[in-house]
Amino acid sequence: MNEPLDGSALSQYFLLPTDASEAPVTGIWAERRRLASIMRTVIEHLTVADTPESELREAADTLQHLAAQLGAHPRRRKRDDIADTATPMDKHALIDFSPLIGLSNPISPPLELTLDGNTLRGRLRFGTAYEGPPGCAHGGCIAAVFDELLGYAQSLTSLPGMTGTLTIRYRVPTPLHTELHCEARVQRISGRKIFCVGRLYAGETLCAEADGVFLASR
Ligand SMILES: CCCCCCCCCCCCCC(=O)SCCNC(=O)CCNC(=O)[C@H](O)C(C)(C)COP(=O)(O)OP(=O)(O)OC[C@H]1O[C@@H](n2cnc3c(N)ncnc32)[C@H](O)[C@@H]1OP(=O)(O)O
Repeated sequence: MNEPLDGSALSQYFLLPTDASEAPVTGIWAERRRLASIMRTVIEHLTVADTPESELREAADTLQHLAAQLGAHPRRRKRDDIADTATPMDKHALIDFSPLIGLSNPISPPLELTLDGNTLRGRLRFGTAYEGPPGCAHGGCIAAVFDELLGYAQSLTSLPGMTGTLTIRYRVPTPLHTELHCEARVQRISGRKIFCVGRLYAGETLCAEADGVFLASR
């Protein structure tokens, strides 16, 4: 028996990426996402391109200037009870700056989520910056994807919690530069414990599986 996922408990606080009614993002959030996307591309080029030293120096100088420029602005007012990234009026922030799904966070692959009944589905592609064994995704990055995927699934129950235990079984190496798909569901809830399972595939190939136990707050 799978537990229902509907997200109503969370949607009052966050604009869920699984919410099909999400309005087109414009203005400051659109620019944040664009900047993050360009930074992702910079990271990819840094890790693969055979760039001459002089161009690397020039790029570093440009980015140093940019970092100083962005850092000159005051920090956004933070909503203490929720998150570093969240603000009182902004439903985008926590999700949009997530390290795994955040479109405004350049370190996210990003993992793209959709809700399909009681199954949470994800799609992503690991670039070179996520390489572990040659040509393959780093196991820690795969674990991070599962933590987000299972964590997000259990957040859509009426009883969201934190990861207690996450167990990954790496079946075969997960390729880089390949469209990957993954899925997660909440198997059962027992008291404060939420048991979740997930799988990651490259095409038809099962690359890794995960079991997670999440603990709802007291
Ligand atoms: C707010 C919502 C935000 C939503 C964001 C949108 C989605 C974002 C998605 C992001 C997702 C990212 C997600 C993240 O990254 S979450 C970040 C990673 N996780 C953490 O940092 C958690 C750190 N650990 C703790 O806070 C505590 O140890 C917890 C809360 C886990 C338990 O401490 P607590 O004091 O509460 O526990 P208890 O002693 O009363 O024991 C109670 C029961 O539980 C059993 N037990 C205990 N520990 C574990 C364990 N580790 N595994 C399995 N079982 C465990 C224990 O045997 C007992 O069972 P029983 O004897 O009753 O049978």
